[in-house]
Amino acid sequence: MSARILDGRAASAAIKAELAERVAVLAERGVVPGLGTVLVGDDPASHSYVGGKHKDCAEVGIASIRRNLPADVSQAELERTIDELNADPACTGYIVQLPLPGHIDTNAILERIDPDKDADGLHPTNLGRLVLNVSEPMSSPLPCTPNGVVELLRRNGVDLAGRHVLVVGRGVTVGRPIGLLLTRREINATVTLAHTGTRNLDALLAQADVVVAAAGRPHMIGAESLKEGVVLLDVGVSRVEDPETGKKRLTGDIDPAAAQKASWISPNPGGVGPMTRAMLLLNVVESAERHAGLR
Ligand SMILES: Nc1nc2c(c(=O)[nH]1)N[C@@H](CN(C=O)c1ccc(C(=O)N[C@@H](CCC(=O)O)C(=O)O)cc1)CN2
Repeated sequence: MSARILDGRAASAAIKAELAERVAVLAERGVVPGLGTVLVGDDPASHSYVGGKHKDCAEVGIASIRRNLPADVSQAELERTIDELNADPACTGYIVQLPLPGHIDTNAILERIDPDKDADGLHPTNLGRLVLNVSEPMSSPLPCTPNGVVELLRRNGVDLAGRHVLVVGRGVTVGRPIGLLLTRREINATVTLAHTGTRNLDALLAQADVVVAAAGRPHMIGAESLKEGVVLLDVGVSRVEDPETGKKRLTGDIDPAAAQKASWISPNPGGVGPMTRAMLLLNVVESAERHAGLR
């Protein structure tokens, strides 16, 4: 079987073009959406992700507000920054780039974000609305990577109704929330969440129709355990040294050889990552639309 590609770069380009039109409608009403980012420390990957988010903003007409803080910032100083963004009318949505340094209480920071400005959809109020299955469209932001996975499949006509999805990894941004989205009635998948405490992962992989790999363990999923025709979504990202060049390169959780068993596969890079960024822009635009009374 030769797998078809779930092309996240193409889908995100289409979404950005759609959002640029919605931003133009807002501009006619004098509303400019603004994305704030809070970045702590010098981690090159985090700097690169945040830079990408602001580049996207410029492409669709969203204003950028950056708050970069040193790695040894105190909890109190970081909380002051959160309070400033909550109060800033130019900032219609913002994110705190994760992970935060170990001395910071991450949950306390995420809980301090105004839920109406929570562009990541990770505030307990918004995760709670996902649990409660609040169903009016666009009433609150959805977590970006899970929503990106759903949107990537939807735009490629891959239906999950009645299919068994195995999610590998229980992180806060993907593994834990994605099941809440995939089990909504309009999607109707059956979801199993596997993690480091799961016994016999191979048996679960062997009967999964769809695998969402979000463990951050390079090439942990190979062709041998998978069912013929499986849909593969490679979310995990690791930076590993290339033995030939000695340079670091991005590596996903799925061994590229697994494509021989798959009906669809998302490349990594170029799959779910660009969709995460596109869904962030969507949350910022929808938040501005809600503030402008358009939703
Ligand atoms: N506050 C948040 N922090 C983090 C999140 C998040 O959703 N919110 N997710 C990840 C990092 N992340 C977004 O912040 C992210 C990761 C990767 C990509 C992406 O587009 N990747 C590209 C490759 C990029 C490269 O070459 O380095 C791809 O997959 O094609 C976007 C966003 C952890 N932190």
